[in-house]
Amino acid sequence: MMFFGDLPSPASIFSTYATIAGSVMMIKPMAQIIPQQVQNYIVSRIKSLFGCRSSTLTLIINDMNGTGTNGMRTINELYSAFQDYLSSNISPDASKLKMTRDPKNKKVNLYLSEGEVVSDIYQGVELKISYVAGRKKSTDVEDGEEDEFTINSECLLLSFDKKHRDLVLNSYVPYVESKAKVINDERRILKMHSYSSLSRYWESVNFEHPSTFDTLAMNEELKRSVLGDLDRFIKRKNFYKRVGKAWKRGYLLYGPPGTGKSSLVAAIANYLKFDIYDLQLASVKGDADLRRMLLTTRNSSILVVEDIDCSVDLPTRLQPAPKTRGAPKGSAPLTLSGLLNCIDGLWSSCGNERIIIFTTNNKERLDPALLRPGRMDMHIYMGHCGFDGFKTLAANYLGLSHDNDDTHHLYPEIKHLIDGQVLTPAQVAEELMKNEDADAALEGLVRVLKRKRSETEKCDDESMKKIKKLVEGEMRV
Ligand SMILES: Nc1ncnc2c1ncn2[C@@H]1O[C@H](COP(=O)(O)OP(=O)(O)OP(=O)(O)O)[C@@H](O)[C@H]1O
Ligand SMILES: [Mg+2]
Repeated sequence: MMFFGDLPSPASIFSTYATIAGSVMMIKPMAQIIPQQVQNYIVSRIKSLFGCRSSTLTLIINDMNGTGTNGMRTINELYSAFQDYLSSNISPDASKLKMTRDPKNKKVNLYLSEGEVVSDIYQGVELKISYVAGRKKSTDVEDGEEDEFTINSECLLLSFDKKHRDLVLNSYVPYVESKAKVINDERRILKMHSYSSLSRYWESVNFEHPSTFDTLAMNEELKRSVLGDLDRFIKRKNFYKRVGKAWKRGYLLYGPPGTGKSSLVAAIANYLKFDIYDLQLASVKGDADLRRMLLTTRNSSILVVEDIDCSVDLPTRLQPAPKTRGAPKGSAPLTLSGLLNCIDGLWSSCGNERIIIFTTNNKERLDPALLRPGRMDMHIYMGHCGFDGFKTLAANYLGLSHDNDDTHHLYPEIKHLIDGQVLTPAQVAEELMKNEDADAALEGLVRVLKRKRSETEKCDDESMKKIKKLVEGEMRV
């Protein structure tokens, strides 16, 4: 929030003073045709002439924080809070509003737009909030390289009588934030953000993945422990503060393809109502780029790095860093230590309620620096489908009860066959989807399980024979 001691907009001041000077009819059209700089000049002259001191204080709430020489801009959460708060408070007389469709309850949401002013009364104090938008050019200097780009910026002007400054800052602003949180939680639409290196901004789409902990095929005990860990994390804001730890949590999900790692990420997002930031390491141009990306993510969000082992050839601390493709000349390429530093230090110290999730098919290929204790708080193995997982999938796809082990006469046989861990949840789901009739679908699954079993046993037999032959050969030698 910035302080702006004078009256809100030169155009309105111009009209005000012009009214004092005389002809309203003449001046209003003039305000529209006279260039801004001339308006500013005339206003300042008139003001000095009248020796007028405004009793109004205007606070500027920009949509982004800072635009330093390194182009680092972070989201101003206060701006979002005010916009959400105002969306439920817009005057029926408003003539220009921004409109979005809420895909959840199909309602339309209205937001303040250019030229609109909202009046609010808080503890008897009158406040006015207006919206201003603009574009400006900015230069990004990164490792000696200059890069020019355009910034779309928006801000809200909050005006009130100066004497209520303390009340507004200490009571009204927190009140708006808490109201916005309630409004937001009710109509929460999760977003999936992907970074565009062209606009240097996270572009977002609505996130509507149906996966939840109820639909996730997973060992029940493991599921409960993940849920418990998430609940503890959310509840323990004060605990983290007290022990001086950043309020963040890291999960490493590993296991073969099709075992539900991405589905678990979606289930966590849906459970916590957190946005997802999908970090594609291959498109990060260097440590500085990564820092910018992480600094522009919001609180209460999940940063996901999928397939960490193969998304980019991260050099370790000891190896020299190879040049990243597409990196600007002279820029430092992304390193593993850069990634870890960002996660451990900079990013975690300036955000709250952050979750980071790495996924991999090959845990053993990961750099030990990523695996050392304390780096990722929980390592979660997503494996082949067990009987618990099967029951969840059968409930989802065939509507069978999840509660008993003998819901269907084929369950005992499936329990025996599936415990050999031969199919992934994705393969089981595929079988169950082949037929709407539960009997036929389960019979199909039994056939596939038996076939897989005999293939595995045959494989084991052949391997044993080979080992035997080798051992016998060595003994002869
Ligand atoms: N544990 C699971 N519970 C429910 N459905 C699952 C599970 N695992 C896989 N599926 C089904 O299989 C599809 C693919 O699963 P998902 O993408 O989550 O696997 P993954 O482990 O992330 O695979 P990859 O390693 O290839 O990224 C999902 O859309 C879902 O339909
Ligand atoms: Mg995946």
